[in-house]
Amino acid sequence: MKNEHIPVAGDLAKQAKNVHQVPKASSHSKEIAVIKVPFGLAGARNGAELAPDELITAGLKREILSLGYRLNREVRVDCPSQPASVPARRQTGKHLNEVQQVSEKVCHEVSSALHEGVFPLVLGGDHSVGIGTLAGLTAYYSNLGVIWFDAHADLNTEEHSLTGNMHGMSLAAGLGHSTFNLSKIKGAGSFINPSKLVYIGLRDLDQYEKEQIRALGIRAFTMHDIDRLGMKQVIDQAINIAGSGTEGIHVSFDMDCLDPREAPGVGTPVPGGLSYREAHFAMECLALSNHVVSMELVEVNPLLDQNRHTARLGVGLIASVLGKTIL
Ligand SMILES: NC(=[NH2+])NCCC[C@H](N)C(=O)O
Ligand SMILES: [Mn+2]
Ligand SMILES: [Mn+2]
Repeated sequence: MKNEHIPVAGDLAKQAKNVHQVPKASSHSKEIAVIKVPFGLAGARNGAELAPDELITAGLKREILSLGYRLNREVRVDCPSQPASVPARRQTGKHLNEVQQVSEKVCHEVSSALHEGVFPLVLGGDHSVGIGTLAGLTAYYSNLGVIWFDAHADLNTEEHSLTGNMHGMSLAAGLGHSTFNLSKIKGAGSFINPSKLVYIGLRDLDQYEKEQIRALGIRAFTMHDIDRLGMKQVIDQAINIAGSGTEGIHVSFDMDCLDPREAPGVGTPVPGGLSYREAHFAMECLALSNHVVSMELVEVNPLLDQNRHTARLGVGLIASVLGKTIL
């Protein structure tokens, strides 16, 4: 069974602190591959390409090591910073060729890490980086759960997008609903299952995306649901949906799920988002679930940040997923 070799976030930290026995504990040491993807051409504005270095400067490696993980490797995916040509028509997705190139490299890095029993931690970049991450994950897992933290649904297709920005199309690619999708990426596996996908934090959807969420029956916890149910109910249900009957949960974390007062350094801020504690609590519950098999953190924009606040918050949230506790 693949599962026996899957590194699960939180395990090592918990073992070290002897908190409780871990159900899926593997005999392998807990190793992390930090996969930096400095790509920002598919976002709404420049700057996301600076985020991987900013997260490192904000203390990411120190946090990882102090939780008792080993940094197996730190890879920097070579990304185009200037478009090779004038952006294509909106209808084809701007910088499609660049997104495809980057996706193939990210796919390779993520699936190599998984095959070696190493936990992939992907640092974007804008959220189009998530296409390559999903490609690499599906190369290894055939039955994956996904929790997508985001103000946005990222379900647009080349035809339906109002902006042509491909960071708003990552999940359409992952589900196979856009022309550019996982099947176009060398090494990718099959599409993700919409019934094992859960959104948390939605509050800015295009009309087409609303229709898609309903048509596909995707479980979406909007900000309204978080207000009504509280984060505990929401994250418990999300873990249940994405985690039961799957080989594990991939956490895709778009920093704009947070309220812009907490995370000002993002390219597409939307008021009314998650609070600091709601986000941390969700990450802590994910760590306790022992189901998380990979994580990506995207859309930090250092050019728009204030005193590295958003980057530091991102590092803290990664630490929480990896098992950092208050006490
Ligand atoms: N990953 C993101 N921040 N996506 C924002 C997408 C915004 C808008 N729905 C669009 O398609 O352009
Ligand atoms: Mn997003
Ligand atoms: Mn977003």
